[in-house]
Amino acid sequence: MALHDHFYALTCVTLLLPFLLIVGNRRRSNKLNLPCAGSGFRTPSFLLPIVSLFWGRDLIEDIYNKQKNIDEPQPYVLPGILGNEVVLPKSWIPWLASRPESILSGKWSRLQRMNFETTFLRAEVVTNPIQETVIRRDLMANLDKLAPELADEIAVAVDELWGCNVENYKTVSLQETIFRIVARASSRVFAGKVVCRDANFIDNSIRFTMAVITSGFVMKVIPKAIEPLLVWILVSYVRFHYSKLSRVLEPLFQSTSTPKQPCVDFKENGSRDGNSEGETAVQWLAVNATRDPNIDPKEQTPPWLALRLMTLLFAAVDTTSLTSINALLDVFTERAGGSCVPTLREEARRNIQLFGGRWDRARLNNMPRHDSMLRESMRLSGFAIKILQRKVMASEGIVLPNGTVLPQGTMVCVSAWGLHHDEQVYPNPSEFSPERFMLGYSSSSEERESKLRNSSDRKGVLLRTATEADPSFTFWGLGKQSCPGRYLAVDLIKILMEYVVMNYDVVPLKQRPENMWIEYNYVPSANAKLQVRRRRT
Ligand code: HEM
Repeated sequence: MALHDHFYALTCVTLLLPFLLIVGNRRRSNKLNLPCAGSGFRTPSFLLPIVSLFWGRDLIEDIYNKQKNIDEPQPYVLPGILGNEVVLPKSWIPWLASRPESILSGKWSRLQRMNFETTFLRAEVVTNPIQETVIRRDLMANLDKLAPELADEIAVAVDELWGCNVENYKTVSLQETIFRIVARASSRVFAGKVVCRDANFIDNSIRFTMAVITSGFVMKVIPKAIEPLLVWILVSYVRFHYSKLSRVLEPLFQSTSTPKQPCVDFKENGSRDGNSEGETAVQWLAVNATRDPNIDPKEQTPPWLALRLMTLLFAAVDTTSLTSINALLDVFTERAGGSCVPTLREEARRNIQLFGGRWDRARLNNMPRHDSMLRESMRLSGFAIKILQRKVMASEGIVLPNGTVLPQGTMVCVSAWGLHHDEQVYPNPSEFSPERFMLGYSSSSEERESKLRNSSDRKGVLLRTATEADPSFTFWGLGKQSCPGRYLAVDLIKILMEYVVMNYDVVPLKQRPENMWIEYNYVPSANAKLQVRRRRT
């Protein structure tokens, strides 16, 4: 099934939704004594979740504007097809981000919204995500060693998918190619070179990701009466895709029969597939599973380790692909202020002079224009409209800063869309200003250029890197529960962008294809294409 087919499937489900929701009549009433978005919409409240599917932007903007325009901002209920959420005002972001997971949990909010316990085949993999230690500890410690691997894989994958013809332009679908390029680069660092060069594995990993997302979504909206049958069908579909992946992943982990011992054995320099490029998440996961003496022995077996590895790929591919597509569309659309491609190219050229083919932290830190451009694209075109989504875990509920009490189980969030498009926070918020996050953004371009030329520490000319999270930029969440994978994602996208500007001519788009609103998600059009031609060296 082509990648697009999943979107058609999703569209069909979407068209059926009004029927399913009404028939299902699930408990969606606003039991909280709080004002609700869309109160002025003249739509019966039980239909608001359906309204959110098509007019999500109006509903979330309605709340943000109301919160902005009153002295004592208050929470509002936002109706949605996956359930209602309480949207907190932007001034409460630091408070929200500093609540511990035991009180307000991002993980349980995700599980409730996406049904991962069912769709990820083994609930413990998501309810007890021990693999996240691997991201926070091993991935972070090895980021610099991974950069050359990312660069190598991106170069090979882009050449293959975009071609090397220097004569004629080729039209490439961003969805078809960028998902594959990102899946390959991510698989390279998670599972090694042999796995990432397996085209079937890459296709299946993308299908698996889509199947998990689509199934979780469908399960949320189906009426109780047909749930058992439909869940069985959907899980079988996910299992079908996963069975192909597990045949590749499980042999990477070699088990022994002795419990409580390291069950995984590797060749000196890599996993059993012959990967000699260095460590991957295969090794990290296996060692991680031997650290806790009380760990369940099944956690050291290939089926469990392989599924845990798959959750890493799952977290990485969809998010990083959508963000890369947005960045490419933002960069390669004609703008009144002129294109940022020449300046990105100039920065890349300087780095090639300085570092040659070497990719390390010094080089990645020396890309202020790429950082600023990417942060700006994430601000303007980021796909997550609601952010800092949390579930109230405390049995006594939680008292909000204005004294309102929310009972256990309530879902809360803030509006990333409102915040990132607020003219009081970002002047000219609907403009793509690739240098917005550079020092002296408001000063003249000559002044800025001279600062750039004279600065020995190029990071010093950047106000904020692409990975930095703060209360006015919540793309990665904020606080202890913020995204731990963002450092890898940003490295990957910067390397990809540099490779594209240095090696391809791209015909600028007269108009950027509009992103689509699907409830509270803002995703790049599945039909977005670019015309590319290999540059002569
Ligand atoms: C552009 C790409 C990415 C985006 C936009 C993104 C975004 C996010 C967001 C918004 C959160 C929730 C934060 C919160 O609620 O405060 C999150 C959590 C998470 N992300 Fe990412 N992410 C990306 C890439 C990655 C990658 C590459 C990995 C893995 C290597 C990863 C692993 C995770 C994990 C494990 C969590 C859960 C953290 C926790 O619950 O404590 N992400 N991500």
